[in-house]
Amino acid sequence: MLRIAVPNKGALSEAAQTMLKEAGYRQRRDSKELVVVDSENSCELFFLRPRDIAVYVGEGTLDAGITGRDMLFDSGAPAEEVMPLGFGRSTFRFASTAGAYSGVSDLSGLRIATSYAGLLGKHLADQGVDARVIKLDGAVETAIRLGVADAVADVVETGTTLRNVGLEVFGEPIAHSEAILIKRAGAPEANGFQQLIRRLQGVIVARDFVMIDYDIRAERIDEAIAITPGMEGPTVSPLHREGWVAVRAMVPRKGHQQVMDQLWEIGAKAILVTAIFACRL
Ligand SMILES: Nc1ncnc2c1ncn2[C@@H]1O[C@H](COP(=O)(O)OP(=O)(O)OP(=O)(O)O)[C@@H](O)[C@H]1O
Ligand SMILES: O=P(O)(O)OC[C@H]1O[C@H](OP(=O)(O)OP(=O)(O)O)[C@H](O)[C@@H]1O
Ligand SMILES: [Mg+2]
Repeated sequence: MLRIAVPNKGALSEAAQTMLKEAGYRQRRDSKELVVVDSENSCELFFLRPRDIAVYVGEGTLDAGITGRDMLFDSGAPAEEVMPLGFGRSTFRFASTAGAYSGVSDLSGLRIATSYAGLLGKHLADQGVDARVIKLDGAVETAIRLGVADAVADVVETGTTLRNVGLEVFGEPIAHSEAILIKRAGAPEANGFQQLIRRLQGVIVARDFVMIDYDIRAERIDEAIAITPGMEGPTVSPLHREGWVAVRAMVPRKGHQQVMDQLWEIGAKAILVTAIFACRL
């Protein structure tokens, strides 16, 4: 049985469970269920705190896990990124009162509050800055107002939380993060791990691509193929109409309307776009 760790709470939890559902794995019935045995797919799903997932996977207790890239770095656990999953995107940044500091080099000797002490500590060491790291569990943005820290280092997505407490980011982003699939560093892949990767890749492709079908005059097929090259070349079939062919190709979901416009311009007819429900490429 493949043992997979899934975030049980927080920003990644719902999207991770949706992705696994679309990949055909069993769902848990309610949020109090911490282990789900999915015998049809020969796997067990363990619902754990995202922060702990890299630790379990790094120890080799679990074969695979979904967590944030920032959390993997922060843990220092011997686990490695296998693939990005395209959700839970965030940046990890310094923030303080407007205009107080302009970069990490201004922070020498100061106090920085964070719930990512490992990640921040490594960054400060890389930058040769000696500052005091104040480790908090969450809501770190309030630490400045309460006089516990001079700056914070935290996850920023929309920036709403910072704005609400009157703080501004400064300096370069410390890290860019998104949800990732991890396994134990250097360990051989467990049975079923490749199948999990293929299924997750299938979900990502099904989300990012649509299928386009259209009819075009045979003499314009080269122009049409340049617009819709497909993954490995489009399918071109004869049409029951002299001088015409039917074309089928995958195109990126983003921009598919422009592709339809371009096809229309070169005389394509009956242009249909349909969603891809599932795929293996
Ligand atoms: N607002 C957000 N938008 C997108 N991703 C986020 C957001 N907040 C956190 N993340 C990402 O989600 C992952 C887990 O963060 P999350 O907030 O769920 O954990 P946590 O802060 O340890 O837990 P909790 O908030 O329950 O104490 C991290 O990789 C982080 O980058
Ligand atoms: O830029 P924004 O879109 O506002 O998102 C960023 C906020 O989201 C996370 O908080 P979370 O809800 O996880 O609470 P926490 O601070 O207790 O972890 C993160 O720690 C920031 O506070
Ligand atoms: Mg959080």
